[in-house]
Amino acid sequence: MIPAKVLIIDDDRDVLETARMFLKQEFSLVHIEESPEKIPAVLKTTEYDVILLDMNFKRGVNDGEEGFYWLDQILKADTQAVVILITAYGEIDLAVKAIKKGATDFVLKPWKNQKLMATILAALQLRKSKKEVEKLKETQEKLSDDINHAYADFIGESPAIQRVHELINRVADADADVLILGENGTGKELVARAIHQRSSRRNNVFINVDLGAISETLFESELFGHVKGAFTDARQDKAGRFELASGGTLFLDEIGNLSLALQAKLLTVLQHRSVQRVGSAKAIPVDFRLICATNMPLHEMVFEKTFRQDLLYRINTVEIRVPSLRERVDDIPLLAEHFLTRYAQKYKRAGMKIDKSVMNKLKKYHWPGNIRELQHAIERAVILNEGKVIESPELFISGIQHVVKKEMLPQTLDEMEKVFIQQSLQQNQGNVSNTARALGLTRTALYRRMKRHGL
Ligand SMILES: Nc1ncnc2c1ncn2[C@@H]1O[C@H](COP(=O)(O)OP(=O)(O)OP(=O)(O)O)[C@@H](O)[C@H]1O
Repeated sequence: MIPAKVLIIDDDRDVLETARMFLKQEFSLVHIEESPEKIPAVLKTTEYDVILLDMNFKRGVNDGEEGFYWLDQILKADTQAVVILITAYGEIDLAVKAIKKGATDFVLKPWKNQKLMATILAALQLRKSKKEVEKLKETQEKLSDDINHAYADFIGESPAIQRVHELINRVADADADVLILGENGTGKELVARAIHQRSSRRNNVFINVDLGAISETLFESELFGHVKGAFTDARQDKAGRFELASGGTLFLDEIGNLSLALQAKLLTVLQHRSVQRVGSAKAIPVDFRLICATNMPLHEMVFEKTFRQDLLYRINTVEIRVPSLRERVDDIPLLAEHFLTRYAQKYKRAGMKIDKSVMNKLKKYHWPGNIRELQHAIERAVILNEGKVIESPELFISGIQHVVKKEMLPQTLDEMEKVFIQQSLQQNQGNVSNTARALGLTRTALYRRMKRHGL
């Protein structure tokens, strides 16, 4: 027995009864109705998977107008409805017109049971696909709602962040490519999402690609997609992220980490606005708004020949520099309170407060990890603090110095180098040029080491 609900509407009682007798053996529910006027009430109580609808109900009338009317009503009641029209010989034109208006198929009266069965089974497949697509769309909407919610709070009133706000508003609708620069954890992804949310592409996808996390070997198949058989693991066709982003926004994070070879490949896509899936020669046009971000100094890298100048000019139509937390100290209390509320709620520790003297210390700390570090610090303090008022700054800023002193004394030369670089960066308030100078390295050499140590 196939778990499907079938509704048949026809004014010929004999046709109805015969169809029901036969279909009842195959489908879990078969409902018959002589009068089309009952359709609205019937559809209100049950959701049918397949509906068979006669075209003409009044004797002597065969213009199909009634059928069209009821087809329209059914599709209004359930936009995913799958309707098979019942037509007589000589009414093929009507059937074709009905399909244009949204019917799925038609059967000719008198039908052969096998033919009827095959038509209904095909219609059921379509219904299943329609339902799956609907569900996927809902899941996608729910997921993007969740993500947008998580990125909805853009806290900050300092002049530095207000300038960023103004720029976001100015560029959002322009569809121009944007390059976002700023240290780690300053909120670059938040800015990218805000631009997308305020652009005309807001109802389309926002595809995020962390270029720092994609290996050279996977780059092409991840970004360009592949066709079945292109390589051993390519068991089916797969669209790449460029294709998926079409219609929406493509956010390329950590673009400064891209090797020169991959920079050339990226540039080709941006110039042609089309991609070829690995293993295929077909060019697929892609239309996305490009937003890139990095914590690396791309302009200096161009000078040092580690980043292509033509690529930089291609991606930086508008540049937005997101200030570090040190440059917006006035926002620290606002952000701290914001995260405190969030985590107090999450860990069910209502009424928590940060002592004034602690807040002053938070404002003086230099936050090398910026807002992300502040966020994690508050989360840790909410979990570890015993009373309602957080009075110990160590709970927040146990930071690197503390960890290095006590628990994680470096064991190897490599670890020692990492700690040394971390400390120098801290002493130089995250300024790479000064740190490089202090360590007697070139900036490139320091960047290479920072990358190796994941700093
Ligand atoms: N203005 C802000 N208001 C509230 N939360 C913020 C703000 N800016 C950043 N955050 C939060 O800080 C965290 C880090 O932000 P985000 O991931 O956007 O930084 P990023 O600069 O892209 O970091 P990375 O360079 O490491 O990729 C996120 O959880 C984000 O929600």
